[in-house]
Amino acid sequence: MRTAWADSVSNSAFEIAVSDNNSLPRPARSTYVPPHLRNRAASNAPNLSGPATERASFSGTAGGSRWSGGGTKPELGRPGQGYGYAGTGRGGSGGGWRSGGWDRREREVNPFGDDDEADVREQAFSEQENMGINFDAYEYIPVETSGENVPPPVNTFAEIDLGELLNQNIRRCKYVKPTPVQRHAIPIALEGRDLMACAQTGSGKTAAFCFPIISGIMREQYVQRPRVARTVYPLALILSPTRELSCQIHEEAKKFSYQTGVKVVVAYGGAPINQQLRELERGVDILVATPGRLVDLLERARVSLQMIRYLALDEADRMLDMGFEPQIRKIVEQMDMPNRGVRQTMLFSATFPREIQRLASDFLSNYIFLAVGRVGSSTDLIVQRVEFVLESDKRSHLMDLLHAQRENGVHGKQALTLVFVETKKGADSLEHWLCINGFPATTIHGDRTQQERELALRSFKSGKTPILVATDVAARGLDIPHVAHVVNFDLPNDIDDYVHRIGRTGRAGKTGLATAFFNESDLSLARPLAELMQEANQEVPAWLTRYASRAPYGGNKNRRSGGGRFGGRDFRREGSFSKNLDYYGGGNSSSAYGVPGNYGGGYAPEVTSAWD
Ligand SMILES: Nc1ncnc2c1ncn2[C@@H]1O[C@H](COP(=O)(O)OP(=O)(O)OP(=O)(O)O)[C@@H](O)[C@H]1O
Repeated sequence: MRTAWADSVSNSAFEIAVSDNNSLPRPARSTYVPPHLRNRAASNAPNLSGPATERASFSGTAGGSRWSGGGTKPELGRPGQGYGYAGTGRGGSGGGWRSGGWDRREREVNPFGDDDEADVREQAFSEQENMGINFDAYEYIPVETSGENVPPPVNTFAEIDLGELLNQNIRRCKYVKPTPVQRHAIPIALEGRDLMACAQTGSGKTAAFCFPIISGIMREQYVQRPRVARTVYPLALILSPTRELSCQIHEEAKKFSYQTGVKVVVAYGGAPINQQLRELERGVDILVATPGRLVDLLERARVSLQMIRYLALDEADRMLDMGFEPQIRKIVEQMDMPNRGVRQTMLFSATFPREIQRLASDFLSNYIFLAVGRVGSSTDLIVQRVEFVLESDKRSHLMDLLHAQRENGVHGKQALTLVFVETKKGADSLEHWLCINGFPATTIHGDRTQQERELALRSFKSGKTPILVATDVAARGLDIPHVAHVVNFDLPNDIDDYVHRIGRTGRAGKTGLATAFFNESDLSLARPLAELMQEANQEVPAWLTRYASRAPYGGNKNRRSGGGRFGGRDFRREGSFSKNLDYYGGGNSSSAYGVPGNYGGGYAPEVTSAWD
């Protein structure tokens, strides 16, 4: 059953709940003022009073309501286990919100460009547009959860007590109702549980981890942080593998936290560190960072992780693969970050090979595994085509595609094309060739300066250069509107990389097209590619099926243990068929994967693919 955000809770009910929040008696507090708020007029900071140390107020009774407060286990200090305020959790009557009293709010640039706040406050949920997002596309998405005491999903944002200021920003973003991953992940995260979440590209994972973090920090109300000269103590850390993705998460998180008093700062390599240090010194609640720059800041003792309550790894499988794992271990295990079980850890990706799941479990405590959609698979919203193209014909073939696209105008004026190649040199040379042949193109790869990378991305996004030739640096996470076509000029070695690459189109319910050039150098990808396409209900060319039947199973360097498709199940449950499944429109206790008797490409749940 589809329920709009607006449908389940009437405006008036919601407003009453909000005003109840405001009238809740607040605990008496002393007069601690956080360092970044000192020297400000007292009248500007009505809610600054807080206990000398709020750590104690975090200590709810273990296992109790997250609003229960008054607990007696100060060592827990975990979000989700009581914040020292009375309230009822979901339903909008919880108290303890940071009410936006920080005068920092007044200096914030409005990222939405809607300056009439009253309008946003009064906007009825039902009056919002959904920006053309096709929510029907998500209606029957299969969902698998495992772990102890999994909190139930919600259908609407109104059912979740995120706080009115955050709700206002959600309205401003024109998010009418939560996407499937948000429906499940947000309640889990708000309960303070650790989470390993897999959901398809473009399905709203960023908000799924940002909302609970921002909401949690809003509740925490001026936690006292150590005062050490020039060292800052963020409460949340969000790590991502690329500079551009960190910037994007920062932009998103700034929108979500606008006027909440929660300060988000980004730190990434290739950009001047001094500027980032200055920004950090102005105060930071949520630090979004790439691992290399963070290690630098930690070694300079400019950032301490001692107060981290929330750790989120976006593109978590990439963060834990062989390239990044040592740095992540250093950050999480060898610096001053609170241990797992004390901090809350959330891992998100569209792909999660089981070998990486196993590694990731080192960072998690009693976690919930959530898989929304066929994990590691692509969304059906992307039409996938594979064409057999000899190496020597690739350029002319690309040219044909681009000409046809231009002539047909199929994707409209603003359509952008993202072309993936394997090497940096290959990217430069293809870009040059496209430009001299009348196709405005730019390129992004690791040999370009950060300034050049950012310029290229801006120029692509604006449509000035509607073709971007990229290496895998642009494969993950980037949310660029109007990418109508992704071309895998060179296929990657790893099927998961293919999934992320094509996921740059067909986002947030919109459709997209992905074309891959395949030849005999891609044989190891034949089976996983054919299987993936079949799972996503795509037409698999007969020649690819023939290659697939001859080829050994390859295409994923991380799937060392072989076996199940795409690491798409909780590795803790391997060999077990007992599942806790549901699907949209079907209630909470379905026994099948969305379409009864079907697992994606037509396999009954207990029947494994011929290629397993
Ligand atoms: N509830 C919602 N309603 C409408 N749009 C949404 C909602 N949640 C997220 N979006 C939009 O969907 C798009 C994709 O979201 P996001 O970038 O978080 O996807 P993702 O799952 O992280 O993708 P990837 O796996 O590629 O990183 C964004 O433009 C975002 O603003």
